[in-house]
Amino acid sequence: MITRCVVLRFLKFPPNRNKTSEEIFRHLQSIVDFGKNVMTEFFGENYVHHGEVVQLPLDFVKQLCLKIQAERPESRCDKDLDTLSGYAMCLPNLTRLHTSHFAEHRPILCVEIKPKCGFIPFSRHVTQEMKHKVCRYCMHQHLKVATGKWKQISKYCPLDLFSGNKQRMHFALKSLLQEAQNNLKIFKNGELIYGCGDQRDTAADWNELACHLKPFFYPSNGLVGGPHCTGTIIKELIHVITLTLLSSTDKCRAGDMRLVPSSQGRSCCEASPFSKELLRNGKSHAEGSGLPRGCLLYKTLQAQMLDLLDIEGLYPLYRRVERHLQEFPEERDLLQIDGPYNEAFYQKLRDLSTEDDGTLAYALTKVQQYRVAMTAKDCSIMIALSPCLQDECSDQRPVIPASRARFAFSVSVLDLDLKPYESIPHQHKLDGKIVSYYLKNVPPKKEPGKAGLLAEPDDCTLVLHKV
Ligand SMILES: O=P(O)(O)O[C@@H]1[C@@H](OP(=O)(O)O)[C@H](OP(=O)(O)O)[C@H](O)[C@H](OP(=O)(O)O)[C@H]1OP(=O)(O)O
Ligand SMILES: Nc1ncnc2c1ncn2[C@@H]1O[C@H](COP(=O)(O)OP(=O)(O)OP(=O)(O)O)[C@@H](O)[C@H]1O
Repeated sequence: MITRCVVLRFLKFPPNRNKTSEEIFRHLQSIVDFGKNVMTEFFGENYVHHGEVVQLPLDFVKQLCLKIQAERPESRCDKDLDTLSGYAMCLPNLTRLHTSHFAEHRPILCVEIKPKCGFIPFSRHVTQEMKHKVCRYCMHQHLKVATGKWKQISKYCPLDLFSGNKQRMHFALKSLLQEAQNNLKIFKNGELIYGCGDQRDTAADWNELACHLKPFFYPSNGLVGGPHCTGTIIKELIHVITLTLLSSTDKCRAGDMRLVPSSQGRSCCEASPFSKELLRNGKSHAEGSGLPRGCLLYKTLQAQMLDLLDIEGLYPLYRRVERHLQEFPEERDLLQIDGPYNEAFYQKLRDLSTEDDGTLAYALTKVQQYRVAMTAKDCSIMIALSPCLQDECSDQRPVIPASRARFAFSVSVLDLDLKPYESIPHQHKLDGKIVSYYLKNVPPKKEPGKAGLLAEPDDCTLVLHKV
């Protein structure tokens, strides 16, 4: 008997939001269509798993929901799972290596990263200079800590991860391992072993994590325990994740549609501690940077950059569409606001002009591109790694080498549901909040080379003044 390891995804709604089974089915089908007809074009077939809608026996759904209810994080329980329609999305379990047929019984390590927005807005509509210097993630960290979502500011900066520069990527990944928040999870054989947003002691976590990882990276032992061993194993993990993130395993139509020249916008965020760290260690940016075109990070960044105008430039266009819909509500379907997400929908997304001719069509295209960009800014990347024996490694299968092991791997993208049209006013408000909180509460950084470097607390330079 062949058993398939799959993931079932149910819709969730605020309590008492009654939807008919037909509505649930159509909603799920539109998520599948969007993945299949739109996101696959941007990311490529190998990276996207759009899944399919399945109908399940209601008894099974009820029992399943009872079983998992206790496992659901409290913060997610403001919404109820739909248990009445019997419809769900069926997806491959991406914490398992799906490309391998012979390694089914091997242990599998899976790293999930939610990288967030990897570029600084280049739009001329941006009104706050700070938005051209500090990325949204780094600014948002301060608001999140102030509102109690997280306890401390992360050193992770998405621009480091998306830089394609191995040193910067290592720094970004190490920062994620130090402060995972909701940006990093690690699974072993499908079970979460690291990261889920709790606030445990990171040093203890790293030792525990290293114990889990040791058999993967040092299969024939040879490493004694202790903090040195932990550090070595974590370094190996970071090295392997970097290589998988830079690997190219797909081609896609939109890959040829280079959106924005990489020279546009800054490639470094002023809030990233990376440059500071490097200077402190006496190192410089020696290694080349830039992402290979076929890798998933590159494709993610290109889709994110469909946000050509920034929310500040986009919001007036949203208002234009909104005014039209208020006058002609019956045109919502015609304008494909909620789908169908078909070839025609995708083709319209390819128009990258930023010259506003005052038309509804222009506004609508920019709104839809923005929604796709927001989706790409909130998606996650899953990397599955499976140890691979010497004789199993063939030329057709990509393999990542570590010091004492080799890994077969797969890279996928998940959570590609199109962000709702209705969330745009919220985005606009949140953007204002993030920037104004940052401007009010974070003192401006001193420029390096001026007072900045000598003003470090551990600096002991004695400055003599003429008398
Ligand atoms: O706005 P952001 O950047 O805070 O992103 C939200 C995420 O917060 P994060 O910053 O990643 O901690 C947020 O993540 P959490 O649920 O807080 O883990 C959601 O992904 C949210 O999407 P949706 O509204 O549930 O579809 C995300 O909202 P969207 O902005 O993508 O709609
Ligand atoms: N196909 C999959 N294979 C393995 N794990 C998955 C898969 N899809 C989702 N997950 C896991 O479930 C988590 C939640 O998935 P996702 O964000 O898609 O759900 P959601 O319905 O949007 O819920 P939420 O609103 O809580 O984010 C992911 O972060 C990932 O850890």
